[in-house]
Order: sequence, then C-alpha cells, then structure tokens
Amino acid sequence: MLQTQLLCKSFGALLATNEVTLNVRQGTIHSIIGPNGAGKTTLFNLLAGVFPPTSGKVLFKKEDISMRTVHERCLLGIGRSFQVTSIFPELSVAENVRLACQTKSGLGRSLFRTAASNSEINDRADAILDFMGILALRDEPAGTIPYGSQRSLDVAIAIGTEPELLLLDEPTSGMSPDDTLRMIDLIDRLAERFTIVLIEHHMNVVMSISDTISVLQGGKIIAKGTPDEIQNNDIVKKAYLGESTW
Ligand SMILES: Nc1ncnc2c1ncn2[C@@H]1O[C@H](COP(=O)(O)OP(=O)(O)OP(=O)(O)O)[C@@H](O)[C@H]1O
Repeated sequence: MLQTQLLCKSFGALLATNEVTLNVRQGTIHSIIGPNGAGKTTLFNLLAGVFPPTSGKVLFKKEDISMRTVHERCLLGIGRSFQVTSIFPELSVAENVRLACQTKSGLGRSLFRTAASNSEINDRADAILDFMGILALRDEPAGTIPYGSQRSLDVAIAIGTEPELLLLDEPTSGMSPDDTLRMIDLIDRLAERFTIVLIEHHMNVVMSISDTISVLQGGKIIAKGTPDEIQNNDIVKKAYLGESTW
C-alpha cells in the first residue's frame, strides 16, 4: 500500500534519512523503531508530507506522492497522529474530532451545511470517541483532559479524516504504563480497520502487535523482519546497547 524507494533527506551535511526502502503491505502493522536520533521523526515527516525528500520516492497505492502536501495526502487517505499533540485546546474533545471528520467530507468549507449532515458528523465523531475510550470526555475542553487521553484524542482526530493508512508517531510517548497498555490494545484493534505505520522508540511496545518491524539507525534501515527475527537480531541488539528501552 505504501512504499518508499531509496528515500533520502539531508539537513545541510547531515543525511537524516539514508536510502530508506520500505514496503508496507495492506492490512498490516508495520513498525519503524530505532534508538534516539535514528531518524524516525524525519522519516515520519517524509511519509506524512511535512517536507519533500531530497531524493527518492514515496508511493501510495502505486502513485508517486513524494511532492504531495500533508493536506493532499490526507485527502488521498493517509491519516496521521503527531508525537506533539495537535489538538485545539480551547475546543471541546468532540469538536476536535468533528473538525477532522469535516476535513474529508468538505463540510468544513461549505456554507450550506444541513442538519442531517451535521448530525451524521456528530454521530461519527461520537463513535470514534467511544472506540478510543474517551466518549465520557466529549464536552470537556480538549486542553484540560489528562495527557493519556489527549494522546487518544490525537489518534481519534487522525481516524476522523477517514484514512486507509494511519501513521502513528510514538503514540505512547510520555504515557503511564497503564495508559501505554491501553494504547497498545487500541492500536491492535485499529489494525482490523486500517493499515498502520507505527513509529516507536520503545522496542517492547511494538513486539506484541507488529506484523513487520524495520529498524533505523543513523538514518538507514539496519534490519527488517518479524518481531521474533528482530528480537534475535545481533545488529539490532548492538544498536540498542546501553539503552534501557529494549
Ligand atoms: N530540521 C532539522 N534540521 C537539522 N537537523 C535535523 C532536523 N531534524 C532532525 N535533524 C537531525 O536529524 C537526525 C535524526 O533526527 P530525528 O528527529 O529524525 O530522529 P529520531 O529517531 O526521531 O530521534 P528521537 O527518538 O530522539 O526523537 C538527528 O541527528 C537530528 O539532530
């Protein structure tokens, strides 16, 4: 569904993404992990369209989307959550998701919204909040809900754009162990409906839910395989040596 071909991104002399070739198959969870500074966020931004590659290509359903903007990729069916939460803190939890739902339907730009369409969007937003376990918080200002719930709202916003492919950037970062377990379970359930690319720092988060894992170090893919293959890979063990995240 999503492929990259020899993808490169330079910042001055630094090659933050170095000839990354990925093949994310439809209906799978493909995790991209790596130690600090490995280039995970840069790769995520290249997939999401935050900036274009220096060279190489990003293909979505065989179409070259390398130069497409974030918004264009969203309309094509690529949704993403952010490591830094992207919510509107003054708006209610439900309003945040409704806005995302309108991005795709075009109602956000229409002066002629019908009551029926609005109620459809309300119902959809509520269903997403229910799925993410935060429906009880629907009328709270989004900026006031607990951090773990804000991360769930982030994912809810991404789902609201009706993606086929969901890009998740460290969805458990900064979460308590309990919230982390809840988020892992949710990602597992999301995989029944979406193809997922999960960017993660913590190896243990991805082990139980991933179909495929690609390991980044110094901007390069140093290993690819199933969780079992990755866990037993000596090059990967060495890359994570000294980190407490194995
Ligand atoms: N906008 C930028 N300008 C210059 N250098 C950058 C920029 N963004 C990232 N880098 C550099 O690119 C390299 C990869 O950074 P990146 O943030 O992608 O890694 P990461 O794996 O996400 O790290 P972490 O897990 O610590 O967030 C780092 O050396 C970083 O300093």
